[in-house]
Amino acid sequence: MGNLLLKNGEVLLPNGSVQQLDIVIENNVIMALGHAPLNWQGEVIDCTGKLAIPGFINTHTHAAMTLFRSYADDMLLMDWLKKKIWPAEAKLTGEDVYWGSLLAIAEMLKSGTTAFADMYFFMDDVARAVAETGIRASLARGMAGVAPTGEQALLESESFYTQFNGAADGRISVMLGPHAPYTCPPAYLRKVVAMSEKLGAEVHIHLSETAGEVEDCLKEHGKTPIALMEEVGLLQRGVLAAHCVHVTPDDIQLMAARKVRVAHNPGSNMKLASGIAPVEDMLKAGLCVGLGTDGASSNNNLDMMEELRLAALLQKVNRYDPLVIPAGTAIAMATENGARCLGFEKTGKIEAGYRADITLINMNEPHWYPRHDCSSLLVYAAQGRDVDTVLVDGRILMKNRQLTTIDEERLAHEVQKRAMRLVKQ
Ligand SMILES: CSC[C@H]1O[C@@H](n2cnc3c(O)ncnc32)[C@H](O)[C@@H]1O
Ligand SMILES: [Zn+2]
Repeated sequence: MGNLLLKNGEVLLPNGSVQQLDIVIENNVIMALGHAPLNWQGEVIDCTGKLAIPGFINTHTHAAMTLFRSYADDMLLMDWLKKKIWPAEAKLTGEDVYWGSLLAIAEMLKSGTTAFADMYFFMDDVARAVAETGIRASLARGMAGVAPTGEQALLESESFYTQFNGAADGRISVMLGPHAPYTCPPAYLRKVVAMSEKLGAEVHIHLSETAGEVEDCLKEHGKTPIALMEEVGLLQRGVLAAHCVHVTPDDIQLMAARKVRVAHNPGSNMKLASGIAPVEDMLKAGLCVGLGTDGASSNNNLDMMEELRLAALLQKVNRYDPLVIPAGTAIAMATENGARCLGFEKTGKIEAGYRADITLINMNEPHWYPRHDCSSLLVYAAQGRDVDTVLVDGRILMKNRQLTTIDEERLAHEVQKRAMRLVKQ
């Protein structure tokens, strides 16, 4: 990878301050912040009027569900899954998932996301989309513990892990993806734990998303979903838990003790009317909480800029307290916490020695003036469309809003055709 100089930009630093600095990138990595070397040999991007931030990290999505955007709205989670989504997903092919994932990646790059965590089917095809486009991802083959496909899913997860963990020059990592406690009974989850021990793989799972899930779990197992995961040995395996909306104070203590990382998805939780996660309590307990969009059929976009704002606003109105989740906390959740959630080392910050996963934001639109506080502007005023240029591992994946690795015209044609076939009765 060539050398690249990001010159004259405003840079959002890990301590939340913004300074005008040049960013020197060599071999995928941020080598230095400061003034450009006078004898610089390499490409230069003039970043005047741009804010450089660490690329957003979307900690929970189902990328190919872009194919079901606007297909099933205004429903509760279980109705949405059972009546609309699962029947349509039964018709998916690997090529559908490839094109749906490509659409998701295009949308994520265009709104400043440089890495995402995915749980879905046909994961070889998701990995192909990730490898081709240059984005970074943590991928999990979704598993439901019903016979006979549950056993098949376990086998596929193992071979997917063996083949793809560390693939695409290290941009792909792999987790195991049991869907949820209500689709994976304890005996099945114990098999997932055993596989996780054998492979050294961590686990990505939906937990405590709705009040109904927790009620059913208490009735069936006498325990909350979090306590049940502890009993089957899952929490000890390194867990990325999506949602955690209906967690008790005891659940939070247990999650903190087991260092569970949480993917908070405010947009999806609001749209499916699932509830409001106790984010402040989880952060206070020392949990690592990142931000996610969930799939594009329950959000209905993959714009982390929107998720930042929702995360901050939802917690404030819930507690009648404007001090809850200030702008800096929301940004940290979408960047450095996200990197920790997915186990991506040396990403999530603009700092010497970190990977060059950087988003450049155009600050020349009216809503970026006056500039009292760039963090405030980013959370409370910015839009996904302000993203101008995106780098992953120092490679330019979008410049002046033109994607460099994706043909958007062909993409639009393919996804429209495939989405129509999938929902035809
Ligand atoms: C087994 S692959 C993933 C599986 O999860 C479904 N899904 C999408 N969004 C949610 C959500 O918010 N809660 C639970 N399950 C969800 C998706 O449709 C796939 O079937
Ligand atoms: Zn989900």
